[in-house]
Amino acid sequence: MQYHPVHAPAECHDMSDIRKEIDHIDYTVIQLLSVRFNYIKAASKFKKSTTDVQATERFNSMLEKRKQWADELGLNGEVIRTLYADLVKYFIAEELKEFARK
Ligand SMILES: O=C(O)C(=O)C[C@]1(C(=O)O)C=C[C@@H](O)C=C1
Repeated sequence: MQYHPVHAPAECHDMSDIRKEIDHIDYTVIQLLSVRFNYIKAASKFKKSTTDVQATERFNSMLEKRKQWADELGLNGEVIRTLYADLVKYFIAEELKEFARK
C-alpha cells in the first residue's frame, strides 16, 4: 500500500503533527476495511452453504498469512493474528446475514 504522509515520523515537529498522521493512517485503514467488507458481502453469492461461508480452512490459512506478514514487517504477529481473528469473525457474521438473505 502506498501511503503518502505529510510528515515522515522523523520530520514531525510536535504531537499535533504526529496525531494528524495517525488519524490519517487510521482513516485510510478503515476505508480499506470498508472496501474489504464489500468483497465479503459479494462472496456469499459464490457459497452454497453456511459451512462454505465459514470456510474454516481458508480462515485459518488467511490468519497464518497475516501473522507471517506482520512478523516480516516488524509487528507482533500474534497480536495481528488476534486482531484479524476478531475482525473476520465480525465479517463472517455479516456474510452469514447476507447468505440468509439470498
Ligand atoms: O475466503 C472466503 O471464503 C471468505 O468468505 C473471506 C473470509 C475473509 O474475511 O477473509 C471470510 C470468511 C471465511 O472464514 C474466510 C475468509
